[in-house]
Amino acid sequence: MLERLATGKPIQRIVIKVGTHVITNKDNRIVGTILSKLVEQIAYLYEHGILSVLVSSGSVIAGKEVMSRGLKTTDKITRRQVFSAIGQPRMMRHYYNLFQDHGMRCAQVLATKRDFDLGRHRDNMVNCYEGLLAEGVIPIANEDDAVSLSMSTFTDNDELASLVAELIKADMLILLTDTDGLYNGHPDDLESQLIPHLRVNDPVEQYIHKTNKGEAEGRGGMESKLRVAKQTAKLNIPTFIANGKQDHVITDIVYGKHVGTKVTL
Ligand SMILES: Nc1ncnc2c1ncn2[C@@H]1O[C@H](COP(=O)(O)OP(=O)(O)O)[C@@H](O)[C@H]1O
Ligand SMILES: N[C@@H](CCC(=O)OP(=O)(O)O)C(=O)O
Repeated sequence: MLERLATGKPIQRIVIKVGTHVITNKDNRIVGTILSKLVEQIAYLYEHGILSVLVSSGSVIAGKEVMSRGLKTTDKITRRQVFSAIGQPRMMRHYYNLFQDHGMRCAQVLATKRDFDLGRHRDNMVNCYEGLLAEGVIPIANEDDAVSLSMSTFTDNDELASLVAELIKADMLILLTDTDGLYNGHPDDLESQLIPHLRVNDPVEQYIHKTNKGEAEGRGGMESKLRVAKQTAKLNIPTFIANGKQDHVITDIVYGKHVGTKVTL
């Protein structure tokens, strides 16, 4: 049965964020079958009256994959701009074809932090998302890395996903990563246990281990993921951190099965 909100209202809108590590293998290559499974679940939910917004990372790694001989420039900012500008249409080609296989349409919405400034910028974003959702089109969001000013980027796409969830008044935010959720120790440590549920004031930050990411492997980390999850939950939007490589993970969460770490008020 579909999970209902605390108010008893059925779930109608969700935001799903997919991290770089979810959609790549250990050789940093995009895995088509994973994208396909994610889209299949979004299509299933659509058939059952639930609209999704997908926030997908991956443009930088997708661009790097194409430019396998490397770039002439060593400047970090230029490299990110070039890789993402090349990789973003590749990501969209995957998604466009996959949604089309389900008879669905998707659209690209790239944003910079300024687009969420209160006032006409934010209103314009609301307009765009509401316009797409009203047409039954699945918005696929990402930071516009090619033109984002490096001093004012989102912390990462977890932050973008949270802002979108707030913007469209989502009933739920799902942050998909490459671990099953938040553990009370290092996720590779056999002693560590998954924390199934936490509340915004639970002091769990101590459990987070810093991870070193290579170029193009995404910007986030569990620290920012947890911060974003708590901030979003404070807005009364239940937020889940779960494993995007696990089969049926999105539909399991929406149907109230106990997967991942649920963060609530
Ligand atoms: N306590 C913890 N529980 C779960 N994962 C953790 C923890 N501490 C650090 N991590 C690390 O956080 C990583 C996921 O965050 P991140 O790299 O930002 O993913 P993404 O690219 O999906 O945004 C995992 O690969 C894991 O190694
Ligand atoms: N906007 C970048 C991803 C930035 C980011 O937050 O990455 P991740 O931590 O893997 O979600 C891209 O498309 O490659």
